[in-house]
Amino acid sequence: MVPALELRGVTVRYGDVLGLDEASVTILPGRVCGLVGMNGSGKSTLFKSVMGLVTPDSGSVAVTGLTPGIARKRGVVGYVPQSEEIDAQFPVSVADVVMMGRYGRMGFLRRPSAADRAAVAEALDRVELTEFAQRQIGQLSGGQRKRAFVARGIAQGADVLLLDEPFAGVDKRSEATISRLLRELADDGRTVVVSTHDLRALPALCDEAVLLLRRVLAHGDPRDVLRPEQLARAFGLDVLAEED
Ligand SMILES: Nc1ncnc2c1ncn2[C@@H]1O[C@H](COP(=O)(O)OP(=O)(O)OP(=O)(O)O)[C@@H](O)[C@H]1O
Repeated sequence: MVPALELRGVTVRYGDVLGLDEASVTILPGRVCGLVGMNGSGKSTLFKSVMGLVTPDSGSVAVTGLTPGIARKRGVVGYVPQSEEIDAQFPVSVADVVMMGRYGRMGFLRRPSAADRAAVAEALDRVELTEFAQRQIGQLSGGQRKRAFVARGIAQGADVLLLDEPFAGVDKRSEATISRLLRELADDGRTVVVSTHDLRALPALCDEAVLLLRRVLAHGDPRDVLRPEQLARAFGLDVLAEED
């Protein structure tokens, strides 16, 4: 089986700052994987390297066996970022935002086909935003807006979906809707990688977890990965353990 994601010894430097340090991780299709680590541990850098938005100084990244750049161009990988302040200011409707997920499939003129419209309607339905389809994106709550961006990823039909903190600052309904959706997507054979600070929710949400501190400290069953001694290493509470 071709892995959905395969990072081998990925190191990313921003000048003198290390974003990722020989990070290696393989994730198979149909899994929900939680990405856990303190601020600055490299979660966003890992996502950006999978999207081809940063180029590793060394190591390799493959997305369903493709290079990140090709995977992104083909719409194989989708990214739901932490926040999209700019989009929130744009005078675009919720349906327009979700339609952006279809742009990669459209011709130069970006004229939506019946199939594009159907995909948008289905994605809106799945995130329970059908009634808000024509509302301006800036007039949604934070949780609803997040669901709109998740819908854009669904409409895109990406095999690998990366979600950066989808639960940060969202209401209970959005949290429940997004959690249910991630499971449905994995059941459809897609792969979901989700960064989150909500450690309590991880075992119910994820099939596996990756604990990151610029390198991969642990990867496996969420209950094993989130053992107190592992968390102490990842969150810098035990300096000695980090130096091994
Ligand atoms: N564009 C950049 N220029 C310089 N340093 C950067 C840049 N982006 C990230 N870094 C640094 O790389 C390291 C990893 O950052 P990254 O944003 O990947 O962490 P993160 O785990 O996503 O953090 P958070 O939980 O706060 O979002 C940090 O030390 C950060 O300061």
